[in-house]
Amino acid sequence: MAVPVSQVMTHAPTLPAMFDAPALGTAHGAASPALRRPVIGVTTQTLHAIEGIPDGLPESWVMNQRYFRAVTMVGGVPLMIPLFADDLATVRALYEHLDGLLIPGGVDMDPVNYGEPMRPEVGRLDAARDAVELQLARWAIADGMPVLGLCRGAQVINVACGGSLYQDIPAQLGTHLQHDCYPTRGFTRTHLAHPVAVTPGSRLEAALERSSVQVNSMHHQSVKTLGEGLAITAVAPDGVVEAVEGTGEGFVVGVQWHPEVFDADDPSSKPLFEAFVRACVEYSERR
Ligand SMILES: N[C@@H](CCC(=O)NCCCC(=O)O)C(=O)O
Repeated sequence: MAVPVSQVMTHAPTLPAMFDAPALGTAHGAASPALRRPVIGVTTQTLHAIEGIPDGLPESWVMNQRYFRAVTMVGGVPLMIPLFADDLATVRALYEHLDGLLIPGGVDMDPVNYGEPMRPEVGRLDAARDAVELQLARWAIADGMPVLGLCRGAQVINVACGGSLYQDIPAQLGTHLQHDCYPTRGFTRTHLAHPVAVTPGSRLEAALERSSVQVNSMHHQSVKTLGEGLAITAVAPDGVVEAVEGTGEGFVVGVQWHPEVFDADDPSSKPLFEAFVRACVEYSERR
């Protein structure tokens, strides 16, 4: 369910050209049909899944503002998805209003979701988020609704398609390339950790218009076995999977880096969100 631009323009003064306000009707002709901005579901995280949250705070669902701002930067309308893992009928009712799904970064997935016992290196978990994101990803992929996964989101796409994860890159892969460049380890979120090689002919290459890009990196897990219907479309110099995408018609793209933290002029950022929102517009017009 897209939102008429005419109802929201006062709150979104710098929309991209594709969402320009429709011309007003004149004495000589009728008004152009209103262009519509796609509604993009953005999943959330259980507040207390985050380290250091005081017990006294109420149970809450939260998400980093950057993800919502990235969506509005390219003309989308973000809709926060509450984690009603115990009420998937309500999640489904929300899903019916969406033109696209953005799955952000966050805590580790419980390995039970890909049928493995948990290693000691696995960090904090969020069972409600796992359940809701996996369900939403499966619905969206089945329906051809565009999905963009960022970091954990890319991992969710892979697991939703039946794939598995390395639970800890340092312990299981022994690479010397650092992927866990978190702010808690003294890195800025925009720290460019390493290059990635993008697969020629992939959706990702078409979006970024380049075959190599420098990326930031804030993760310790990565794709192990690839999910069904997915292809690997970017790798780090040490072979760690940096992006996956659907091999079918629908836009299903997951990247292991964090484009949302960059300003619009970064080559790994805005073009990806633009390609996603274009796919969401097309999807909303088709259904
Ligand atoms: N836990 C997974 C996914 C990592 C991830 O999504 N990191 C982003 C954290 C949120 C943030 O600080 O912005 C892994 O470690 O691989």
